[in-house]
Amino acid sequence: MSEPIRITDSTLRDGSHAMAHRFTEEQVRSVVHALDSAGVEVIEVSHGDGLGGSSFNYGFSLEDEIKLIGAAVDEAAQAEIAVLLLPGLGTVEDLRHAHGAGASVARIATHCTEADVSAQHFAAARALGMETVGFLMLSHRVGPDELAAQARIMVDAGAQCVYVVDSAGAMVLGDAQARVAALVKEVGAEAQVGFHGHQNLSLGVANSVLAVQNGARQIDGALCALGAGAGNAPTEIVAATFERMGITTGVDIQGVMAAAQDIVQPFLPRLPFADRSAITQGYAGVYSSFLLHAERAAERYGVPAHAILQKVGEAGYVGGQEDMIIDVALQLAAERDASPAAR
Ligand SMILES: CC[C@H](O)CC(=O)C(=O)O
Ligand SMILES: [Mn+2]
Repeated sequence: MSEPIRITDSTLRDGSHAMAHRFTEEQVRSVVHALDSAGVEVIEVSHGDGLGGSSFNYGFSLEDEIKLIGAAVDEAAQAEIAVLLLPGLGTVEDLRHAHGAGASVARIATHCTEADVSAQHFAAARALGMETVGFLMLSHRVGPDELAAQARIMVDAGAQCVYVVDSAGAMVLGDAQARVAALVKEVGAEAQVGFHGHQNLSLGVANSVLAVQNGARQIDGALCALGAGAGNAPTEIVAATFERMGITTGVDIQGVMAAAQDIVQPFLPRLPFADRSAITQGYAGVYSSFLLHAERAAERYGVPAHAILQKVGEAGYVGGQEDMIIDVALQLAAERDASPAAR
């Protein structure tokens, strides 16, 4: 039997992208109750883009997120409630409010080459007595050694775990393996390493298994895969797969399967699915959270969402550049209108 690993469920944070940030308090309470009863140790609750994400650029939340965090804390008998924070979007003040509402795990997320912007937030989280996790987003964009150097910056700043984050669901097996191994080598003596997978190329679960086999100790999932793009590695499948492999998670498989099917599935606007747009995100390395933005621009300007996402991937846009999706759609519409077939 190998060392136990910890599953963090992100249905109520990454899933917020897929829900267009429309979670209700009742949904939050029922999901937390089910996950907590099934023994999931950490449950992440925030706007999809983290604390302070509710805005014109990213999409407004239906409910105030501090209220939702408080409701989650209220429902959880044993689970810790985690929050995500992207420095620049969320502030130290937001973190204090979340901590005041009972959140105890701070997950600080930066682009994979910008770990240095997280130092102040790790210091604040540690001063509040929160557990700290670093999140290196779009980790496929840099090689293992460069990523490990960024993880080192986060650990030196106070991160107790650093995640390889496959935001685009672009990693194909060895990619995840090599990055996790490099982080374990660099920071493994002082911190844990985690992995956060997306299903755009349907490899989120396989990549999570490889991550654990290469030393990762924390793995993310979401019920019914509810997350950006084609969704996250499904918590219920990750937990069942790990149990079959003799990897202890402390999660009750029947409990998480019931949570997925009976609690989450009934309120889903659509099941996360690897359609042409989501596959393009994995193939072209595009942020999973760009999916709904691209679909809206596609509808508005009459161009295909997958074509927008392909161009966004070629341009290498990162989180925070959601407005460029409109530019790309306008460019495609102009090209279409200028083509001989349109005349
Ligand atoms: C925009 C934040 C993002 O959704 C964080 C995350 O889950 C990822 O990069 O995959
Ligand atoms: Mn994600």
